[in-house]
Amino acid sequence: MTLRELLNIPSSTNKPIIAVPLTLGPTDKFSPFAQKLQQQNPDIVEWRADYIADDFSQAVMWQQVKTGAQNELAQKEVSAMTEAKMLSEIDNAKQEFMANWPQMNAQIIKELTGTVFNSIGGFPVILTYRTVEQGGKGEMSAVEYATFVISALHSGYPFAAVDVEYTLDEPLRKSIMEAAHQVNVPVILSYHDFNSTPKILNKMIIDMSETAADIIKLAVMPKDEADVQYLLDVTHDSEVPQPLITMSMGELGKRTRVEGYQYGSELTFATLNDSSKSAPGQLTINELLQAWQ
Ligand SMILES: O=C1C[C@@](O)(C(=O)O)C[C@@H](O)[C@@H]1O
Repeated sequence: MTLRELLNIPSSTNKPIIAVPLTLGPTDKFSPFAQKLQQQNPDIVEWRADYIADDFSQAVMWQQVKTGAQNELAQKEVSAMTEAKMLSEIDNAKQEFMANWPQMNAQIIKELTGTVFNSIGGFPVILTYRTVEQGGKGEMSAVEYATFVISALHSGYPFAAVDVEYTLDEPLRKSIMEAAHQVNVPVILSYHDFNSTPKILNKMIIDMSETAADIIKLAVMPKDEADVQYLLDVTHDSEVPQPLITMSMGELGKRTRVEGYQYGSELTFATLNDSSKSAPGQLTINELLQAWQ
């Protein structure tokens, strides 16, 4: 099955799927992004939830509740005894907050996911949360991150695919993959190396293909042109049944984003403008289209 078939994105061209990363943070507005999206009309949006989701984590949400209560208290003129009593009530409230957190968290994630789906006007969405160690912005622990992804998958919004990092602890990785398959969402199993191009990529693809992954993605950093060509050749020579998405990152690897499809990479990431890159070396959609002319 081709990636277009799997993601249900038909096309009459032989070009790869164009995915645009959505890297908006908690204080950014969605409408300018949505407008550019309509104008440039890529195939799919990758919601990089790691740019926003940490602002709704348990620690941050509790801090907000606590600061609100403390500010309210500071505005009142109360005796030292009343103040001490109210501070202890805040501490008790923490226990209640913690007990209610799983339901609150699910609700918050549902609303956040809804905001994304409702703001971008019908484009298919890939769900990705990438931690700092995996080269992203997210600072959630592996368990919190898996909880976030599983909850978003169960939120009722129909993701086109979910990205899962290959280096994630196997039990967590498997639980995300199972949750995705329960709701019929294909899994993109990803491997990133932001420093080098390990010369074991063919073995890596085979190992990744022996999991329940539906799609395999490799994003690696080249040190020279030989690394770039190696990535393309490995992509070309792969015989695994899953569709591949591969790229060499950084300046040197740019050509893989343009030519990768000729070697079998079925999707390329490109941005709506220069300032919304989610990885080094991404071209804008305009640059990509020009390069294809
Ligand atoms: O894995 C990838 C590929 C990527 O890292 C790139 O190099 O374009 C960009 C990420 O947003 C995406 O999740």
